[in-house]
Amino acid sequence: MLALGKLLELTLTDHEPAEKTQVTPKGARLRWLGEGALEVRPPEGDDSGLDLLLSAGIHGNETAPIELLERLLHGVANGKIKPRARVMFLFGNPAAIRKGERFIEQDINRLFNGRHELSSGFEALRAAELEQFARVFFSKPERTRLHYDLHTAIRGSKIEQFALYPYKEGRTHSRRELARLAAAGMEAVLLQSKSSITFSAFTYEQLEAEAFTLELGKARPFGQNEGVNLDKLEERLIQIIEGTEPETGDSLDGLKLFSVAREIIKHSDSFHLHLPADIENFSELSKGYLLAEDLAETRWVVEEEGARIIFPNPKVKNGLRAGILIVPDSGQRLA
Ligand SMILES: O=C(O)CCC(=O)N[C@@H](CCC(=O)O)C(=O)O
Ligand SMILES: [Zn+2]
Repeated sequence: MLALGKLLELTLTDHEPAEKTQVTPKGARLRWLGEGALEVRPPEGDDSGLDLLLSAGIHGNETAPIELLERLLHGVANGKIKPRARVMFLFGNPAAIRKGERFIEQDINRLFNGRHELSSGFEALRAAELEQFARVFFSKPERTRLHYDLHTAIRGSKIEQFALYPYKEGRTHSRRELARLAAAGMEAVLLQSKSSITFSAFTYEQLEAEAFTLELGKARPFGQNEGVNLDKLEERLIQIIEGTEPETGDSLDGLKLFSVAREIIKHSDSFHLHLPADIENFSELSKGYLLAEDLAETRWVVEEEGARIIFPNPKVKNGLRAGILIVPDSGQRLA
């Protein structure tokens, strides 16, 4: 296989390839752009007009999506996958991936949309670099822009695979993109209702891409991901890359929709989350339940009908979200 097909190996060993550009026997061009970043260009004349950014390893211990991107890139490099889209493969936090940790100094997925400028250190620099990779990749006019940022979650989940759809004032969530996600095996989508500081929020809000965070199961070390079934997603991504995707139509095919009721923000070291340590994502919480307390007698009490919790994490830094309270959404505002 072409040396550049081994982007993960290059990234894990912190190696810069001697040859920065290579061409597959089928005429696709692979170009190493920097640590953990590689662009695939389809052969001349085969281009479908789609620019697809696939990122994983924004959190270094979320290995199933990294392994998925590795399989896709191997497929391109050995000619089994024939790209008709321009694709960028990005491993988000190489130093954290090498250590098998979520992050080194701070959560990189809270440093986008300008936040890295207010911070310093390793992850802040990398977030700026990731924004620049994405900005350059999505700079070509009149092309379709799509970004999937692939993750796995800290805890188990009542709904195993789901997407988070960022928000931008004046932009409507696309029913067609949701149908595509359902076909890719996603069981639920959380429709965000305010601007955010994650990687997918950056490409959605600033680069006009359709962009999603995909949560694909529980985070495990490399080689221990047999419990995470990515077959449907992998099949769909290959179809998107090859330009052979079947029409999805408008049917959301049993896809559950949720919207954010409230983000639980941890303000101080006195923050206390009243949930069992092993609670699963999408667990229901009844009205009146005292969810969290913080200093100055701040109390988070569930007021919403049908409320559920995702990503509860009392260990986050002060000022960051320690959980999201979500409610079912009717999908009435979809375009
Ligand atoms: O399991 C958890 O608590 C976090 C899993 C994770 O990394 N989720 C992403 C979601 C990003 C988004 O809100 O779009 C994150 O927290 O960064
Ligand atoms: Zn993650």
